[in-house]
Amino acid sequence: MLQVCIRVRPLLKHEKNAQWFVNKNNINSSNKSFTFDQVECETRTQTLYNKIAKQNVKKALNGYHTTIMCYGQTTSGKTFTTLGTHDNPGILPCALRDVFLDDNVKCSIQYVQIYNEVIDDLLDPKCTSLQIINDQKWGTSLQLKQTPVKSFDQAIQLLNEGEERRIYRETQIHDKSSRSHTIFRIFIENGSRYSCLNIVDLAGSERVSSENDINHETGYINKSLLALTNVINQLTEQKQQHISYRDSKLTRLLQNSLGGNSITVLICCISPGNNTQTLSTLQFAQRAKIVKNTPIINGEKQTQELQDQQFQSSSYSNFNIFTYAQCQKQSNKNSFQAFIKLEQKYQKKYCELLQQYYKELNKLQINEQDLQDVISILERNILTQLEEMKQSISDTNNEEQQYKLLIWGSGQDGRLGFGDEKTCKIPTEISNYKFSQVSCGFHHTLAICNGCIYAWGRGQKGQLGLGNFETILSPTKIDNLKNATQIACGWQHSLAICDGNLYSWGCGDDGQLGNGDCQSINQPIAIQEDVEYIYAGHSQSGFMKEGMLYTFGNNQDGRCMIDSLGILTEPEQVPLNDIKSVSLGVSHMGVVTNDGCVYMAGTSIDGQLGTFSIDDEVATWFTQLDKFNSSNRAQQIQCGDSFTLVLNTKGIIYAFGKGSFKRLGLSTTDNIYEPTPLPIQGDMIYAGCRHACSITKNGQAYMWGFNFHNQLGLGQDDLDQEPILLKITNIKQMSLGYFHSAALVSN
Ligand SMILES: Nc1ncnc2c1ncn2[C@@H]1O[C@H](COP(=O)(O)OP(=O)(O)OP(=O)(O)O)[C@@H](O)[C@H]1O
Repeated sequence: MLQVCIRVRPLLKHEKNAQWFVNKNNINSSNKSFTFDQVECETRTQTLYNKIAKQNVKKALNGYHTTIMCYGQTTSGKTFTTLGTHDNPGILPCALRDVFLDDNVKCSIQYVQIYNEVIDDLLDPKCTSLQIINDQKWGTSLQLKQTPVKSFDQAIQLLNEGEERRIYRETQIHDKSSRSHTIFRIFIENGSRYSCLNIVDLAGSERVSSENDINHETGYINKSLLALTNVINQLTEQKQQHISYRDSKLTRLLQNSLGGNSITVLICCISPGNNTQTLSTLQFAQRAKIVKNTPIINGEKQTQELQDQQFQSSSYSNFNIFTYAQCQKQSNKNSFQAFIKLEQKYQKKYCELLQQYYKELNKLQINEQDLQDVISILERNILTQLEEMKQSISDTNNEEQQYKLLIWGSGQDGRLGFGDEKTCKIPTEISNYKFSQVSCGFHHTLAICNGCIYAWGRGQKGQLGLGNFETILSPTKIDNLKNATQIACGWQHSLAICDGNLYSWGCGDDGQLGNGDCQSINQPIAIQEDVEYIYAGHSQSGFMKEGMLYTFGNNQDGRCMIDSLGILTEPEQVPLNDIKSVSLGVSHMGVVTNDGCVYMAGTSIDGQLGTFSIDDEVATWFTQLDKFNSSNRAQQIQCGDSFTLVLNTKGIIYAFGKGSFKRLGLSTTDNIYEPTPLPIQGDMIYAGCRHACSITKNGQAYMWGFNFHNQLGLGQDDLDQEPILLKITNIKQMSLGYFHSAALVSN
């Protein structure tokens, strides 16, 4: 809710009798009565500030956009409340005093006035007719530089300079009436949090008596105050879809403060001596206190408390309604966080599109009103389009697609799940199940069906997670794991994300379970919360959390991209950010960052890092490949046994590393020490132990490499193979193990 406070000033000399009387929280006239949470007759503004504004300034210092706005008829005391005097300082100097109490806070300001629907900078007379823009960080903003301010004294000096330029005029009833709305904006950066504190002194409404320039000015004041009243009314009407923020510069610039994500305090100033105008202010205040804002912290990861608060809020903006609805459906923490990210992405996209439109429209030099109308229509269209896009994404997120699972290669230890140990030379369906994901290890396989994880194959190291060390020949559900969203098989260990938490189980000899020791475990154990992606290598593991990559397990040669070599029994953070693709191989790993660069780590002796020359060390914990940069951007990386594949944004696949069994997809079996393009292109790539594949845009797969166990699924026994098209279509996902392979296929 907007916080609304009524400030009643004493009668002025020319006002004869009081017509409004205060009784605690009630204000009464002869025939009207109003009740508010806060009604103040206090003449010291500092006391008023301490009661109603101080705690909100503190919130601004903690990352909440905050607005304190004085509203009321002319001479009701708005400027007295906002600026005050030397002896009785107003809200603005009191707030500045509190902002500068904290030495860590970085601060800059803007001071502007809106006069006759034109916004001018009060700090620089050359900056006039300022444009309103949508700023990604600050929301609805001005095309105007912020002036850095280091101290309270400096801020007051700038305030006084601005006051010199502000337009005051003598009117019938006020010798110094402000004729413009002023907004003093304090931009606060406090560590990782940031916020904008707006202190607004509105011009007062006044009756029009004759037609001259001043009335033209009064007309503008009244028009923008009417727009403000309309916006407040629309925000309180339940069925109202469109809020006419664009009807005035004032409402447009205060958009975030009215029904948006700010904390807003409205101080309605009234005179006890004026009946009709005080009545209209009280009616406005009555309406305004129903308006709901949804304040959020800016700049820092949202706390659980805040997320819960948002989760329960029913007064969400369009974007938030979407998030809220999804969370109700999915009701788990992981999906809630995913949707928050999605929402931020949309808001960013929305601002970018609008800025683009503004630029184009400004070039056309059409008149101001037409420009506003066009922008208003465009904005609505964009919002509709975004709603549709969001719907389509939410649909795909909601309905986890289930596919046929085809599997082939060595059947030893039941790894194919057909109830026996026979080899399958061609892709063969596991009937009775549909799966949404599959992952192949050395001797075992995992797959997800309706959020449950099924396991089969060798269980000697506990890698099936079924509470024993037995071999299981058919898909068997792992009890107690629900809402699985990702699985990853290593050589003899397994990882999964369930309800957003990372579970690990199986062989722990090298610390790859990440639970602090080197024991093997035959049941899933939760080791991390709120994990976004997981990766399993031969004897090392990794996950993404809050956008950062963590690895653990065997790091004897730096293969975890961590500089302390040896066994890592607990997750360590990899020194890269902005990560796009990660793959853990047997003795090395690779990372692609969003700028298209590729970073490698681990053993380099066979060329698998793409940088090896005879004078180099045989291993390194961190190196970057020259081949990939802003003009040749990588998008995906896959690491197998001593070889690497990199896919660039143009679909070109590069291979390097060990060449035996033609695992590189080239005609040679020699080792290749630098990224070398393959004759085929792809949309996705997968590396197994010594075989690999690429998927084309239309869902077909080229397979190549070691085929001793028929893991290429070609129905032929050639030992090794250059890229060849597999005879299945509609492939949605693949996983290549050591001696077997699997594909999820739509009908
Ligand atoms: N709470 C108060 N206590 C004592 N005097 C007050 C109080 N509020 C206002 N006044 C006096 O009332 C007069 C008008 O106040 P002020 O200039 O703040 O009005 P305003 O609402 O800003 O008017 P306008 O909209 O015309 O600019 C001033 O002389 C001011 O000193």
